[in-house]
Amino acid sequence: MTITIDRIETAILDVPTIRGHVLSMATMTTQSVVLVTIRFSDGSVGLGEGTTIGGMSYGPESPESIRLAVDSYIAPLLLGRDADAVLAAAALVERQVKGNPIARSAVEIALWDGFARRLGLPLASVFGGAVRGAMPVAWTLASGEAASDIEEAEDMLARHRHRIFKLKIGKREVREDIAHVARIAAAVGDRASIRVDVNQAWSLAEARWGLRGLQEVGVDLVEQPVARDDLSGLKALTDAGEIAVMADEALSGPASALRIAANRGADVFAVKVAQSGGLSRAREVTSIAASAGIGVYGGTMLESGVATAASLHLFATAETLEWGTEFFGPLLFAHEILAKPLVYRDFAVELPAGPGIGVQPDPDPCAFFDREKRRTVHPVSRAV
Ligand SMILES: O=C(O)C[C@H]1C=CC(=O)O1
Ligand SMILES: [Mn+2]
Repeated sequence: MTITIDRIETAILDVPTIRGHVLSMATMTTQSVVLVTIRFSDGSVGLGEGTTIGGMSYGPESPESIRLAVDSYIAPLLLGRDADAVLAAAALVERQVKGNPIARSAVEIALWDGFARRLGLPLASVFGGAVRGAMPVAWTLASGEAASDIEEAEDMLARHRHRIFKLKIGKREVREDIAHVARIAAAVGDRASIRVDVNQAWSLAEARWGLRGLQEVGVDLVEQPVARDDLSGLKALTDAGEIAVMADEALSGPASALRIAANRGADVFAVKVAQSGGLSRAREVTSIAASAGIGVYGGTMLESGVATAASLHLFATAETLEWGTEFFGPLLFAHEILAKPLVYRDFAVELPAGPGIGVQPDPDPCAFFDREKRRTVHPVSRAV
């Protein structure tokens, strides 16, 4: 008998961060996670997540719009349909719900998770099998202060947690940003890779100048220096110097990836499952990058362990992952929401074992942080 999609539930969890996370467009002190739970007719369950950054300041979706898109538009399309026809369900959603990639991704993750759990296989096995069991993981230094960023970097190096640091810049004058990055790069020396993310804050003229300064102070990679639509600017910067240029916000799935790759308009792609519109589309973006000789980096929307685990299963199957990943989202949360946290050690994050995405939510913190539930549970808080 066909197993069907019976019920789709959503919740927004507002979880505090361990410190203010200062980005060019917002300072985050809370992350709002949209969890999607799909219940199937055989009693199996699939778990997904769609999370954005800084309300509506990063992109057009918000936690509330993600939830609304799932509840009001995606769920009615899927109820009663074949649970195992994941690609057909995702294609239907893509045809009927324009835009809203994070909402579509949250549901698609839950469909894949349910499918893999019913087979009793880790999601990576459904995608052909893991080629790696752990992935290098970057940490973002974004306290806003060079001295505390250096202290944080030293701590991460001493604990063997991270040796790739991404600095968030673009809020200050270019000259001040370069001085800030130079201080941190000098303190860390050759013990770590230093990269920056400008989150579209620079004009092309500022970026030309900025990239030159960043290269001089030893930065390896600069992420999305100019506006997402400025593909010719991104290409001009890619062609201009030796420092690697990475596309992030400019990528919104395979069509955008092909446009950039056809022109070799970036050196590296920050491949994000949510921004791509789901795991299958993110896989296509990765293939386009690999075919074009563009480097692959596993990107995050600062998600909880749920979407992070889904990304881990996908990127465990990527043939090449030269630039590593930034799957550190759960570590930025002051409280764990998984029953068993993801494992970070030896400068890497491990692929969780077990069926599906390999993780389970912890009901107590999930209830505690749920926007709509009474806050009666008191989880223990975690240090940086
Ligand atoms: O890449 C982004 O723009 C979003 C994000 C990823 C890491 C981080 O600190 O912020
Ligand atoms: Mn970015």
